[in-house]
Amino acid sequence: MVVGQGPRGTTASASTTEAEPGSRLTAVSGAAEPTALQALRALGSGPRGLSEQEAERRLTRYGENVPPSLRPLSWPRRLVRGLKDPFTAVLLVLGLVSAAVASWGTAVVITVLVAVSCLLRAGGEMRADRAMAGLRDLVATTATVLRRPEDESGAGGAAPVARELPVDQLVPGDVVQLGAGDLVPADVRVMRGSGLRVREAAFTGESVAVKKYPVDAPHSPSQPEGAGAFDRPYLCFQGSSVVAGGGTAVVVATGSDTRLAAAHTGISARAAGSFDRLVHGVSWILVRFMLLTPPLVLMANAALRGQGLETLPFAVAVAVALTPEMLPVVVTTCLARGASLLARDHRAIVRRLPALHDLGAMDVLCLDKTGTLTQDRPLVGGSVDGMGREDPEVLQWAAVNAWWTLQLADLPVPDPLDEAILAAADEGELVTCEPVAALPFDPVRRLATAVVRTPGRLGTNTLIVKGSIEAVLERCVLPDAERQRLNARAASHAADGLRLLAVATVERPTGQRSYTPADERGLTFRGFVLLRDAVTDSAAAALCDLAERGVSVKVLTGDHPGTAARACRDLGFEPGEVLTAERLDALSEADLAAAVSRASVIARCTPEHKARVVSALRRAGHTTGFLGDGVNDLPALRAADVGIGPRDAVPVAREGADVVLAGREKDLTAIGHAITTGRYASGNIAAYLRVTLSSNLGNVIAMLTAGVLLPFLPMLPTQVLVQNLCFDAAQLAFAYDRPRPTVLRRPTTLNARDLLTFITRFGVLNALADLATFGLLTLAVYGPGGDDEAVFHTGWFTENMLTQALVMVLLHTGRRAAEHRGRNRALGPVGWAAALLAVIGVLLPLSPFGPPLGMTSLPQAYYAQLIAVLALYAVALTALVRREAEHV
Ligand SMILES: Nc1ncnc2c1ncn2[C@@H]1O[C@H](COP(=O)(O)OP(=O)(O)OP(=O)(O)O)[C@@H](O)[C@H]1O
Repeated sequence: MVVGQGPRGTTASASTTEAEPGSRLTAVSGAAEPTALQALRALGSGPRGLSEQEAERRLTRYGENVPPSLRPLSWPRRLVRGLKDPFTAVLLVLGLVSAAVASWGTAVVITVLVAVSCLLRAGGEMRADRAMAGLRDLVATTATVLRRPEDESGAGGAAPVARELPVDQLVPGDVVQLGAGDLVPADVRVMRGSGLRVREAAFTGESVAVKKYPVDAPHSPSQPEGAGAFDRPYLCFQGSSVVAGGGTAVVVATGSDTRLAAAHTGISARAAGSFDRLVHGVSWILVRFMLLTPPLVLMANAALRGQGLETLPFAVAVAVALTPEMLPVVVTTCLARGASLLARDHRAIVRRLPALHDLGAMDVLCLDKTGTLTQDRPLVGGSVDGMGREDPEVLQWAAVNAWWTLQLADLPVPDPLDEAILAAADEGELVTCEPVAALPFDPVRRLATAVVRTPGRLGTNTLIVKGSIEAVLERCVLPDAERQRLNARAASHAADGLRLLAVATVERPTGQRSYTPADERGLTFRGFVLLRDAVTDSAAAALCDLAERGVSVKVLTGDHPGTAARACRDLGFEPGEVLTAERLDALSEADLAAAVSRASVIARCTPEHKARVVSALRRAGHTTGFLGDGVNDLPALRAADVGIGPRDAVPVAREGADVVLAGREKDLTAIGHAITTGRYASGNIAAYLRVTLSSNLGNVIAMLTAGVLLPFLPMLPTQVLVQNLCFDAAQLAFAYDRPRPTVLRRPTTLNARDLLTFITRFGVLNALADLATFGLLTLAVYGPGGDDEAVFHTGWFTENMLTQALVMVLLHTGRRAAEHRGRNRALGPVGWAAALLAVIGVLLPLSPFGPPLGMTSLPQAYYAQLIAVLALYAVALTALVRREAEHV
């Protein structure tokens, strides 16, 4: 029996009761596709799902339902991945070049450097991944699955029970229920559905949700022969999200057999965030420098001294000296440490490490209103007709709509507006209506419709439509003037802070078999339901806190502009002129960016509008966050540099978020803590980059200049590399340091261009100190007629280590001290690492390791002169630091 064709287009036949995974989706072309029942049988399952025992057996056989991209990497694979890092790749090339010219010392030191940085990086990443996996488990996503408990005979014949199961425990043949806000947990075939609409943007790039429904016998007219897997309305794929409606479906493929695994993209693929851009920018600047340095050194030596390839080891060592080998380790450690502190102290879970940096850099945070600024526990305040008179019948119509749209859904999703309406209505009367069909709420239509038999009349059905004012009024048969009057009345209620739903009805003859949104027309307006929604306790404090931290807030809501403006005012947040999303549609990309940068509140947003606004803000140069909890927030969460979701967000919003606020109560002040932690991490990363790059650049300039002026190499290649290794190791302290207070007050933006200006300025100063020492050594110690190169090399090695220690202290701890104006003199991890570096710089030449490295002891007088040079350098550096701090 042909079972079908997998998403990757493989056909397979199954003669057993259960086919192989990956072969379960129906054929795209050719042989007849199985009917729904045949597909269930081929999977060895049934409408009542699998027994617990059978599910366990399948879990052992097929493994957990985790896409390969999320599985932990083994040690060897991690090490290999470390080698792909651009710095490591350049180092390896330099190592190979050294080996090729038989410069074994340089080649060995470079190999050690690469091995140490790969090991440290793999170890750091592994620790970070373990911590992240633990954190992710705290907010794991579940699916509603039908399983049959075993009966006494152990046959699993008992009635099925619907229960929540972690998504990774699903197996082929499981029967799952889908509801709005769910993530499709595996590749599934829909068996039953009502108004089911799924967004497959992760695969197709198409942001508009597509309809999904069961097809008993494929190749029906609605399902053209030869269509691709995504055109099959009865197939839903892991990683898609349910935006409306619900259904029951059978799992046809899990784990590595899913389309998500085959596509290697999906839910984790997203546009590069601010962090990725920074790392990419910095890496490529450095890689270019590194590749350019050896040929330059070779050419200079050839031109000035007629030397050839014998200067290659030195040229290679100079390029290596420029490399921040520890960059990946320091960055990963800073972020992982921040993420675990945030989880421990403030119960905010970072699900994607770079997002922590982006939180620190975020300067605009977009929020939805409902459920974030307001409590989303509305209370009905009354219902009125078009003339503003109290009319309980309007509420009753709305309640019948709410009741049957919920009852007819496979997996009813609690909707706060519907719950409020049902709580206020007379329940006894609801069930007396006989249901026919329902079109569940979706945030694009902004409508929900229930069809019931018209009470007391045979032969007609009544469509009860409730939804946003604009969406309902435009479907009502009304003169324009009346429509305007009703809109104005609604606006005045909204300005009082009320949320409004409009209700309308229409009668249709029975006999129509199915209903679609096209039937929501020619309506008779019935009235408004008025609801009150209190603001969240912590929202006012959180908004104030965000403003103090230099983060501007924008509210993007699907609600009425009047209601949104009033909620903002109640929170002490001046909304200014409220834009409606409709107005954005007419704007060009440039005008859109300007308009959304100015506006503080944008109302009547569809999910796509929210994403468009976020993308426009990013294009305008803002690092943009989005905080939302609903199914209408998913595209924006994914479009933002950093998506934030509260713990009680619908599963798709939680899965789409990079940071989940997992505290028990909806506490928005947790965002402030998350931002602080992000700024800590990104502040430390920025300090590390500044210190290490300006110091490396200074050394390289000095070495190149000295190399040209001296008749011998200013430092031996191995000495350059040892010094580099010590300095790099000391840099790890940045992952554990406290950044300066100004870092916490403003978004920590660091772009590659600013960084380049900074490192050039400080690098040149560093080079000047090095060259002063060079003069000192030449004139005083080595002497004009001197011939002991070892003294020169040692003197310069010690000076370099001491200036690097000074740079660490003054560019980092020193900046903090400058801001503290003398307070808080504690050394901190960076201070201690710098002290250790200085001690090594002085003692290494005197130790037993000195002679093998070509070093010797220095004359006493040199130390006194060196102190003078260092003191001058410290004064100049402090002045430059002060000047820079004043400009920040
Ligand atoms: N269950 C429902 N039935 C009918 N209409 C609804 C229902 N829920 C919401 N609406 C209408 O649709 C509008 C948009 O809803 P949506 O869920 O997109 O955003 P919201 O909850 O108002 O705001 P936010 O975007 O801030 O979360 C609501 O303002 C309301 O008028």
